[in-house]
Amino acid sequence: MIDVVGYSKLYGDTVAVQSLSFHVAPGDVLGLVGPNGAGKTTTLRALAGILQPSAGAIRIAGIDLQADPVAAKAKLAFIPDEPQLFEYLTVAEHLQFVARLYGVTDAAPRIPLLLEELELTAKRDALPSELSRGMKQKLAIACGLLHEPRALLLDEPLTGLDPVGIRRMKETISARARDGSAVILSSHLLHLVEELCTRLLVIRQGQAVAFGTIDEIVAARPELAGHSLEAIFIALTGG
Ligand SMILES: Nc1ncnc2c1ncn2[C@@H]1O[C@H](COP(=O)(O)OP(=O)(O)OP(=O)(O)O)[C@@H](O)[C@H]1O
Repeated sequence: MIDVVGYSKLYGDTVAVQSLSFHVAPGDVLGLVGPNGAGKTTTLRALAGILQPSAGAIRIAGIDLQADPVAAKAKLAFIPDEPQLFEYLTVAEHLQFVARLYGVTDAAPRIPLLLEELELTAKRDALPSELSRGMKQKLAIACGLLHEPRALLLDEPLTGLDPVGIRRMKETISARARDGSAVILSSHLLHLVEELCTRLLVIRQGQAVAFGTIDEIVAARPELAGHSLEAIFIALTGG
């Protein structure tokens, strides 16, 4: 579903990501973890088609992102850590607008369901300036889910959410994976990663240092057996 082969990104002389290759299958939730500056956001932005790779190829649902960006982007949703909203559209208008952009034909019955799922029903006529930080995040996620993306890319999806919102967001992410989407989430919250993710990609200074299930990662580094994910993360990233 998401295929990355030899992806590299340079900013001038800075190597942000170097020769990254991985695959995320339908139903998988890949946790993208690494210290500050490791290259997580750079990788997600490349997968979303926002950044041109310096080298390598990315395919979303079998479509080459560079060869056919519009078709590939129609299959994905990228939810950045800072929600990007339209100042003069209400909550409901955001969803109606996104439905038109993506050609969602059954938006009318689905919009109220998404608003309910993301606890935004009472705010359907509110403008972004009238929403809290967490509500803006939920609206950005609702907009991303409306066209039922096959690849879901989330950068720190729980930022600003309250405990109930966190629980519901975890369920929202798991439900999309159960429905067959391939999910990548980047987060520093290792307990979230441990709970939600089927596999991990640990990167450090733009390079993969581990990839697989936690069991597979530990099998490759037997001295880490029995340690917490936090201890494993610190050992792998040289913290
Ligand atoms: N627009 C840019 N111009 C130049 N260098 C950049 C740019 N964006 C990111 N970088 C550099 O690329 C590297 C990777 O940054 P990136 O934002 O991908 O890291 P990250 O893993 O998402 O970090 P964090 O956990 O702090 O969000 C860093 O060295 C960063 O300084």
